[in-house]
Amino acid sequence: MRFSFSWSTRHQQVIFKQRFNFSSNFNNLNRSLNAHIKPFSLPSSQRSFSKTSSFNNIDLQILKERLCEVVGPPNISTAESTRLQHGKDESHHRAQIPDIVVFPSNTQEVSEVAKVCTDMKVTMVPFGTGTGMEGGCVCTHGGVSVDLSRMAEIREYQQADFSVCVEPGVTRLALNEYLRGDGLWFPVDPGADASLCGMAATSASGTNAVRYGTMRENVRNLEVVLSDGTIIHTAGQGRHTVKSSAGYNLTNLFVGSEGTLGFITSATLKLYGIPDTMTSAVCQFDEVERAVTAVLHVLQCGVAVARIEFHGSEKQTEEDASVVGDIFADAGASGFQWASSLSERNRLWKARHDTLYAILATRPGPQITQLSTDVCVPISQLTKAITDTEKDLEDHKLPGYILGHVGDGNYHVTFLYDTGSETETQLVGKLSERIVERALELNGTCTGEHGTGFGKKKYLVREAGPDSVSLMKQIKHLLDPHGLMNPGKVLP
Ligand SMILES: Cc1cc2c(cc1C)N(C[C@H](O)[C@H](O)[C@H](O)COP(=O)(O)OP(=O)(O)OC[C@H]1O[C@@H](n3cnc4c(N)ncnc43)[C@H](O)[C@@H]1O)c1[nH]c(=O)[nH]c(=O)c1N2
Ligand SMILES: CC(C)CC(=O)C(=O)O
Ligand SMILES: [Mn+2]
Repeated sequence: MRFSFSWSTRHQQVIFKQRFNFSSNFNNLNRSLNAHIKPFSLPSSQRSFSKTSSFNNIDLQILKERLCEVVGPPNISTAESTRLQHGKDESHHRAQIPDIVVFPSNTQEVSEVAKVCTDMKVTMVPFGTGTGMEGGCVCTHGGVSVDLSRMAEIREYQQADFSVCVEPGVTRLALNEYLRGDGLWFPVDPGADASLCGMAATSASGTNAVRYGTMRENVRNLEVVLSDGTIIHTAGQGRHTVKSSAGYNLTNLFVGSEGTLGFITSATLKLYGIPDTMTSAVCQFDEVERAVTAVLHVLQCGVAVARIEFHGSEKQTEEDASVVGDIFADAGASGFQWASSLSERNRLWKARHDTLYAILATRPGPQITQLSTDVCVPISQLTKAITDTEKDLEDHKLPGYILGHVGDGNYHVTFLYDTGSETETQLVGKLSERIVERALELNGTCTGEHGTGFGKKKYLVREAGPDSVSLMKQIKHLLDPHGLMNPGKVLP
């Protein structure tokens, strides 16, 4: 079996594409992209949805009136189309829609919305841009979806401190557009143009994690509205220091909390200078094992990780490119395509970020949906994890596309399956379970970046241990005693 991979020294990432009915060559990948399925195009498997509300009409009317007093009539909706859009994300999880969607304009309004919901014991689900991969926005109990996208201010930009504070409506691309003229950027880049506060909520990462880390390492402070309406600043109001040892790290308690502990109404982020020179490359390997091994050699060969990413001066970039190119060639790579110009690099990385849509385009159909696993293992175990996974896919003759952030030990298997077929649905469930089991056996995690949501909570005790999970439950109870914040997610 032949595999191809694309790799960028800038991003230290490898994409593996399995050659079932999927093109193994990069041009074909780009062609598939023309059949791009846009976010928010709901697979028909999700067009049906569960009605979860426990309201009677009178209570619902009272709730609507009280929320309307807080946000004003243009910022509240009970239209089915709006509710449907807010009861799902980009994952395979079935839509469950809210009774009401509200669009607060500022932190005070979020706080008042939380007070009304707590008073009426109604569930609240934060909504960012709905690009999540674990069903985080699904409204298991109906209730209120709180869409934060209309809070879209860049509040404090401290250029000299490499720091910026953004509201939930600011997406990663919008922020980078804003910063570009000053030679700064925020590098954490999930494929989707997600909201930065949503990225904090899921502890997202992306292609740049080897060099810059994940959201955990890049959030300095958060403004959070708790379920009872209390507004806190996790590191203290206005603070944006590079480091702090003061008190418990509340910032990292909320990073990755997936809307179960409170609403993130602003995030203060660390910024970086845009490097002078960047080089990207694409090449192919005949065997996935060789590709993984080559990446491991690059990481282990003594070249500092920052330089492996090919950031730096033109000369340094050339030297690093040559070292890495040699290692890859020795491992059997062929067909190198180098890209140094901005437009060519953008083309390559756009294709990488849109891989999910290219995969979806290979099997169109009214009931076809995708399920993407997201395990992460210690780098030393990556070859074993991937080769065993490959064998599983071959044994079961199931189209599964392996792609990954190989420098982090994090890889995805994207399955396309027919939700109308019991056999396919069960097989995908079984194989994705095996992938997680294997990762846990190798001391890995069930989710490197997509979050726990619905799908991974069953693995949490095994991964974190019963006492840790019990402590998590106590923290949840302390912050959300009535269990109103995004119920049914994260904790088993
Ligand atoms: C094509 C493609 C490619 C990728 C990805 C998606 C897609 C469609 N993702 C997944 C996704 O983009 C990522 O999880 C984002 O962080 C989700 O941000 P949203 O704003 O869309 O959150 P979304 O609205 O989907 O919500 C996600 C969760 O966070 C909560 N939440 C959102 N905003 C909140 C707020 N302000 N306060 C509190 N809770 C909030 C929600 O309640 C929910 O539980 C990803 N991810 C990744 O890490 N790496 C990757 O490589 C990719 N790649
Ligand atoms: C569905 C996933 C494959 C999206 C993702 O995390 C990625 O493209 O890296
Ligand atoms: Mn990913």
